[in-house]
Amino acid sequence: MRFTPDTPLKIGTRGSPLALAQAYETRDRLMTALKCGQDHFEVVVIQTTGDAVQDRPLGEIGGKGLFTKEIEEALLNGGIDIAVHSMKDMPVTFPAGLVLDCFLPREDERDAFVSTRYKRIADLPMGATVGTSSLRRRAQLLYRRPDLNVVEFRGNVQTRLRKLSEGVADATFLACAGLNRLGLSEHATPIDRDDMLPAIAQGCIGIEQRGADVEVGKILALIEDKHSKARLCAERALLAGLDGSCQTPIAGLAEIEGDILTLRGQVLRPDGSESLSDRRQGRVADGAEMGAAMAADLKARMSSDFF
Ligand SMILES: NCc1[nH]cc(CCC(=O)O)c1CC(=O)O
Repeated sequence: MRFTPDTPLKIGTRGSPLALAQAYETRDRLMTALKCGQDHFEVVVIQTTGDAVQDRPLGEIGGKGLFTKEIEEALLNGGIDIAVHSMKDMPVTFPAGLVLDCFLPREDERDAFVSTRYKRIADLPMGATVGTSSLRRRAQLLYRRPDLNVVEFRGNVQTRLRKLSEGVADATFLACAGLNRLGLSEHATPIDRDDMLPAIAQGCIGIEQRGADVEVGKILALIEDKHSKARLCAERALLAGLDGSCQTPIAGLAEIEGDILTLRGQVLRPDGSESLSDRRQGRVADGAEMGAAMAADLKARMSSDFF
């Protein structure tokens, strides 16, 4: 192996506490698989445009690529050997020369209701204020509860929890996965997927590499999770088929039992005035076709002014 304490495998990541936790989880899995020490790896923190701009809603500055551009550049120019991502934040297309097909065992994919005063959505009084920067969560909440006052809540997981404790909102919504990875699940109640369908790929860590780097490809194959891969394959085919952009509230979740994959999908108007859902089952191997077919059906049901 070309990776040694003198020439460690460089793991690129964003600098938020959650991103770092994901990078260290990846490093630890690689250490176990390769039976080598921590000194064979170096975690390289890369600041992205999305991290730098804190004062404007993300939708205004651009699409999902905001959190990945600088990291992918480092991968392409050899500054890092692999990049660790939250798959939820990844666009469906990515630069030529890069490959993203290694997925780790998935954390809890559900959303969590977080509040110091209430236990669940149904407990929120009329007109309560909820904070979220997610278009999907906003649309899903307003669809069920048009009375809620939804306010913009940006920043990393810790920042949002601080805003909540300062009383800026009565409740907020965060991914269970992030809270679990950070050990911050206090005051958090997981929400059933039937009440809030998660974002596509929520809870899943993906590892990107240079397609031409055969040695890294072999190393990553040691830690990949086949179940995660099959689920992501179906969910991301749905996303790709819907031309998902930051402006479109889309939810989707694939689950596997035995040889059967169940795929759920939902699209909403941003103001929550309309929601379209679909659910279908098929063979695990047909996940990508199911995702694409579901996207086509949902699109056909949406009126032209939907997005
Ligand atoms: N958009 C930010 C983001 N990207 C991934 C996660 C959580 C971890 C995950 O879904 O893997 C979060 C925070 C959140 O939604 O609570």
